[in-house]
Amino acid sequence: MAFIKDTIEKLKQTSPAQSEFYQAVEDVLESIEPIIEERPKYQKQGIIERLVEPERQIMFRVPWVDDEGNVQVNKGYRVEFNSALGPYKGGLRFHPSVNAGIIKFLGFEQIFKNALTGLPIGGGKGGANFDPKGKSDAEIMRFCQSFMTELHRHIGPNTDVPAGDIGVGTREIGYMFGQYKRLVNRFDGVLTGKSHLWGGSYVRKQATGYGAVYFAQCLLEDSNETIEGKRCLVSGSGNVAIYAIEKLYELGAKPVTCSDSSGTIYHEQGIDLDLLKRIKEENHGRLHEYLETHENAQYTSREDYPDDGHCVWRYKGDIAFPCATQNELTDKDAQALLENGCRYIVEGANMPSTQGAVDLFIESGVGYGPGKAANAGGVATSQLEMAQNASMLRWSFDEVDCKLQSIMRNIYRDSKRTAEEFNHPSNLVLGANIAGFRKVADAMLEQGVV
Ligand SMILES: NC(=O)C1=CN([C@@H]2O[C@H](COP(=O)(O)OP(=O)(O)OC[C@H]3O[C@@H](n4cnc5c(N)ncnc54)[C@H](OP(=O)(O)O)[C@@H]3O)[C@@H](O)[C@H]2O)C=CC1
Ligand SMILES: O=C(O)CCC(=O)C(=O)O
Repeated sequence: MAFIKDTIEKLKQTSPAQSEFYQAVEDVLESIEPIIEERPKYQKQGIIERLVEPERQIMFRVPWVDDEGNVQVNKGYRVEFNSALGPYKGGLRFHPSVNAGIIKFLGFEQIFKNALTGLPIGGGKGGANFDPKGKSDAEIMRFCQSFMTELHRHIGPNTDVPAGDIGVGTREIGYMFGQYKRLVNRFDGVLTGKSHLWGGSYVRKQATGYGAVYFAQCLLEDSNETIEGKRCLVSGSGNVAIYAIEKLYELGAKPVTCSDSSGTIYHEQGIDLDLLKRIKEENHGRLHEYLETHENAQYTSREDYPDDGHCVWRYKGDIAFPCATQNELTDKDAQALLENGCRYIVEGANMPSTQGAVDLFIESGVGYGPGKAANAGGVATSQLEMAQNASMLRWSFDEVDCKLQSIMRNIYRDSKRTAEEFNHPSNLVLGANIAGFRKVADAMLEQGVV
């Protein structure tokens, strides 16, 4: 469609050097063509042009002092992308690769993901090019305090509610919340992913990983299969990967891989989850330490793996769960997975597959759950945390888990039904994109040109 092509070209000129952002936009715009043709009002009212432009972008300096007394400076970001459905909602990423384009891609994805949950939340994302690796606890605290010293002016429980993402977990949320409270003198639900000792929701920590596995359950059920007994390939070893592995074990599957940015573990007996939690969650360590306990596991370091892409995807497995980062699963990896008989790919990470890999999955007819649908359990449970904070109530673990399961089932059904409605019954990329887009676009129409 010429109009879509023109919009993307214009975006490349007005927002130069933001390749991940263009990739995310192309993915959505190309799959919503059928509904744009069906409802010319979207085009007439400038919905697409407005959607690809964030409502507000905040960039700021984050100065902090390291343990040697040196002043360090990082770049901080918050992109408030779209508030048609509710307050801006989305995580904060602390990683050296963070830049405006990466935050915009994540914020753009978040709009449609949040819409798919069916809950009243808009889309936003933020972060900093800060590298938490190798930093002391005191350095992390000073950085988080400085970051919040600027961010607090822009957020609020009914305005914009950040949470965690790569490099931001319960510890960082705690330091940021402490600083927020000190600055505004209020205890409110301005952040999610809080410790459940002081306002956090049960299941938020587990929610993205568990949610991805619940989504996989729905996908397999449609082919009269179950998770039980399946060999699973998982990448990453952070929050999402750990709790995907935990739920896979609970459902009788066997996860045999995990990874970090330095290398990959393959363990034929199944990943030792307690050990993984100890290394990564408790000690913030490196994955090669796994071998100190399990000499019979295989470790392939990033340097010893000559190919582009990710070593995890070269093993044999029934279901693949990319749970590390964007574009970690390349065209070649996708080819290798298909040749090795992998039948399902369910994305725990945001945009982990390259566009070529996604095309291959769709053409081949394997079951493919795109990230914006499959990993929406995290943000959905964040909204459940907001609801508990607003009502000053606290729900039990089982209550929240039950709601999470039902939300994931609804996301799957909505994506599947929409794919069928537009005559591509097994294309959940198209189904999820149109289902999410329709909710946001209709709300924007009703709210006028703003
Ligand atoms: N946390 C959440 O609730 C949600 C997260 N997501 C997405 O899930 C993914 C993982 O997030 P999360 O688990 O929270 O983050 P964590 O920081 O807890 O873990 C990230 C994991 O990915 C690895 N990783 C990061 N960057 C790279 C890279 N460039 N190459 C290889 N491995 C890498 C990290 O390795 P290392 O330790 O070496 O850095 C680590 O194992 C991200 O795409 C995130 O956006 C999506 C929805 C919600
Ligand atoms: O919990 C949240 O608000 C956001 C989670 C997140 O960053 C994501 O869904 O990518």
